[in-house]
Amino acid sequence: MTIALNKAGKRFNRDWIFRNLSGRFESGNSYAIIGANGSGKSTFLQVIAGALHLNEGNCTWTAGNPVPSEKIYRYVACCAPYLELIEEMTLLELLGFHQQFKPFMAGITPKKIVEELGMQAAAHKRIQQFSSGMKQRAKLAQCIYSDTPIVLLDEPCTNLDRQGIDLYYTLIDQYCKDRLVLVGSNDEVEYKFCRQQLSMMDYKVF
Ligand SMILES: Nc1ncnc2c1ncn2[C@@H]1O[C@H](COP(=O)(O)OP(=O)(O)OP(=O)(O)O)[C@@H](O)[C@H]1O
Repeated sequence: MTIALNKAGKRFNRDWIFRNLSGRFESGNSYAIIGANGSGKSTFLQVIAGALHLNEGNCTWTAGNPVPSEKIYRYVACCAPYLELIEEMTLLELLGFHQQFKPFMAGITPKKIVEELGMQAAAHKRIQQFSSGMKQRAKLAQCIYSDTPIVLLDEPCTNLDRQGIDLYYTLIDQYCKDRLVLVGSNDEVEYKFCRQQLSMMDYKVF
């Protein structure tokens, strides 16, 4: 899987968030998208996910053959603060529901995920009764266990304690090696395993 941006620019109304951004992102690599609050990390990740359109330049996705922007969502799993969980469901129900439209990797079942997360005691609890750290673990699991070549992680360690951060590293290590991983963050803890960095500040128009 390759994502290539050529002189990409995105603005909201008259404000350019980034401009003249060119680069290639490839499977088997992890990239940190860094920058201050409001610098455009989430916006950039949403462009990569095909959820936002560019205002100039272009973004192309290739999985052997070119993938049209309206189909790229099938190739992408996201974990982001603005994505909500279905609060009325239990953890097992949520994971079972999720896999109906975004299947998990081979051999992965909701039960196995709950065990690997160490959340057996919460398996039948409704999400609305979860702590913020438990919700973040569920969000990460939904994303990382999905069978997609692209993994987009926006502030992935939000609300995680030390144990949760260790779990995050374990999941990255076990399940993300051959995938294309992008981490939007301004905290090194979240992206220390990324071999390459892209700073949104390099694509500002002053
Ligand atoms: N839908 C939108 N309409 C108008 N402006 C927007 C929209 N979404 C984001 N912005 C603006 O784009 C800029 C970049 O926001 P973005 O959320 O991408 O930054 P970020 O680097 O992810 O920030 P943070 O570190 O705080 O999460 C901000 O100025 C924000 O107000």
